[in-house]
Amino acid sequence: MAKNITGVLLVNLGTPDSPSTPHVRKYLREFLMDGRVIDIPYLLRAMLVNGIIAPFRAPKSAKEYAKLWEDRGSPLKFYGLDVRDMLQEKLGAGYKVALGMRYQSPGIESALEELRAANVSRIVVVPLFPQYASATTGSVSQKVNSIVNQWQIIPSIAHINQFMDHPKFIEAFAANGRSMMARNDYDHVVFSYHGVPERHIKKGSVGNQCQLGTCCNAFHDRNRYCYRAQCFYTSRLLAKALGLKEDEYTTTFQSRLGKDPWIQPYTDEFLKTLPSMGKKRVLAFSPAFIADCLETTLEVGEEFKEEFLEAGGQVWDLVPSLNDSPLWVECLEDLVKKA
Ligand SMILES: C=CC1=C(C)c2cc3[nH]c(cc4nc(cc5[nH]c(cc1n2)c(C)c5CCC(=O)O)C(CCC(=O)O)=C4C)c(C)c3C=C
Ligand SMILES: [Fe+2]
Ligand SMILES: [Fe+2]
Repeated sequence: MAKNITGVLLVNLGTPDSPSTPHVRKYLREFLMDGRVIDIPYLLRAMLVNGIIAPFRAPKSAKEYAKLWEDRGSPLKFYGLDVRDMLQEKLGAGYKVALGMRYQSPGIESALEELRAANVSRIVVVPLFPQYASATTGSVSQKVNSIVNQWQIIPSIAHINQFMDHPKFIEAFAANGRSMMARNDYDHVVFSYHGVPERHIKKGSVGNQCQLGTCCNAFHDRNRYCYRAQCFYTSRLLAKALGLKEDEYTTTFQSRLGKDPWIQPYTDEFLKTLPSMGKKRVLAFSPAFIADCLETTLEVGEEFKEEFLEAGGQVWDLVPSLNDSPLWVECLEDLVKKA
């Protein structure tokens, strides 16, 4: 009897091959030349990225990556490989799981080749971003389609494009938060998500309904792919799982790049207002990331902590990301089996 194997393609953003300046520059170039990330005309983007951002940012970012680097390399990559193996073990022989990075290595192309070599009958693509953004999930889907479109046989493909409300995703983060809360008293929780330029949200707004204000507090069929609304929704679910009241937590956005307005409130500005409101002990979550990376460990865990303490705060702790949490792997198993 013919054996049907389902291919599973896990895709994360990507990371430099090493924390050296040339590798970081190469990574930044590939990443920021993606028209879904910096959405301006090609020539302008090439001038901005190759002439300004990559040369000036690479040495600075390389120093940050060096602090993040472990014996096994970049956490985003080694946890990706661990989770790939754990998921393969759980799913068993009817599935072939591969990991690809949108930028740098291992690439999406080689991961798809692994699946093709295993003669998979269908592919489930799982971009490892809980909330949908054109710059991340959208870019992964576009890249996968562009590669597979060259194949003689195009298998059926299911794209998972968000899991920001999956009960096991929420519970895995809540469990990490609860173990911090059991050891320490906090007077406020900050859910800090990676930001995107406001323009990106406006471009994807159905019927131009998103005003980037309180409209994103409700979640419904017309804004189901609004990244900002999805982030607020994840926060509400996490707050419920943690038993937080509305005034005990805030959703904010970090990592802005350039001069254009990005979605607000900005984490770095908001955190400075907390001590004067009597909130000096903060627990921070980074629920837009499923593994520790530069944006969590260093930006939220170290830079924001320093700024918070300077502004009069006393405690700023970061909840570890999902990394190789068994509950997170169960979430992936469920997503794949239902796809
Ligand atoms: C969570 C999803 C992410 C969105 C949305 C996103 C958008 C986005 N990012 C940049 C610019 C940079 N991001 C950088 C790092 C980075 N970004 C994400 C995720 C999202 N980005 C991750 C997981 C990482 C960390 C990778 C790692 O190796 O640890 C960087 C590089 C780091 C630096 O130099 O500071 C840049 C630059 C833009 C412009 C953007 C726009 C939509
Ligand atoms: Fe980013
Ligand atoms: Fe919105």
